[in-house]
Amino acid sequence: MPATDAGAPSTAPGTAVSATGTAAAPLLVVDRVSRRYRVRATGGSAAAEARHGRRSIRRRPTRGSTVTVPAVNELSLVVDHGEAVGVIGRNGSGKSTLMRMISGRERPTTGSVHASSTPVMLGVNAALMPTLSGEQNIILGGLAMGLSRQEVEERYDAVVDLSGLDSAIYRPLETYSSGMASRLQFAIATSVNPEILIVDEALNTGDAQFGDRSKARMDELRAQAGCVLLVSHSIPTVREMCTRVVWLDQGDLIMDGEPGVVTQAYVAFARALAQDEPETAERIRSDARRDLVMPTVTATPPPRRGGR
Ligand SMILES: Nc1ncnc2c1ncn2[C@@H]1O[C@H](COP(=O)(O)OP(=O)(O)OP(=O)(O)O)[C@@H](O)[C@H]1O
Repeated sequence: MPATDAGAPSTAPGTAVSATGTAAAPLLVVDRVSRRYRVRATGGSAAAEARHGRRSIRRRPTRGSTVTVPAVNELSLVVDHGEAVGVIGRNGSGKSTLMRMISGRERPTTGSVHASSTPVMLGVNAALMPTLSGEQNIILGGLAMGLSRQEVEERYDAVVDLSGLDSAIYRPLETYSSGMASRLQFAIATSVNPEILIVDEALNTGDAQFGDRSKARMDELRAQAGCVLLVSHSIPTVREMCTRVVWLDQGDLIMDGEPGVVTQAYVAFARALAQDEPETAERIRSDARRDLVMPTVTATPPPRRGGR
């Protein structure tokens, strides 16, 4: 797998990348990736709030004030063939930012992403055309993902079956419920058998019947030697579908391991926060983080041609 500096995932030939704890070449290596945003703010600072002991609404916004938001901090992750990795964490913990960097939609501020092939990201906002029918969106979506017209036609029935939309497939997308639209997106995105598939919340709006079908499709994708990253707030979905779970909080990787173990710790953490027990929550978080072993990524230069 090739190496690159910060930017879209590298998939071109070049330097090989290996990581601790992996047997074969991994499909995806995230190497000490960080993302910071510089954003305009209306002037309030945590320090000022602490000084005054309360929040206040400013009469006039402060001009030209900017703050840095650390969305993801020096995070490393290695994903192997056949893994379905659940990504969990409270709102604003950096899950979507990490997925955008893995898919190449966004550049890391520091660090690099290495992928064996271009990851396909399926999100609730993925581009479908609202005025076109489901049928037309399947054709356009397939062509946009690089399938030939013949391949689109060969896969058409399977996509419609997986979406479960029946005759609604002939109606404009803008008349679909959000659950129907996400089912169609999932069916289109998985029609290309991507080696690395990223699903960001899209499954949560489907009903129970679609949940079963999409789980079966995820299992198929994993069996085809690919891997899946699933971002979700639904702990049952993650437990059901994933072989491994990572927990992010405030941009940090907190835990990476068995779905049962990681989700149990996260649920205990979230419960402590909900019950206004910040010290308990912090203890759970720091205990989990102490046991975390981040992979070390090693770049091996390509063999020299014709060298002595
Ligand atoms: N384009 C952006 N500009 C500025 N800040 C951003 C941007 N995108 C994300 N952030 C900030 O980065 C942090 C992480 O956001 P992110 O969307 O990755 O979290 P998340 O874990 O996916 O949250 P959620 O569960 O609510 O979807 C948040 O503080 C967010 O405000």
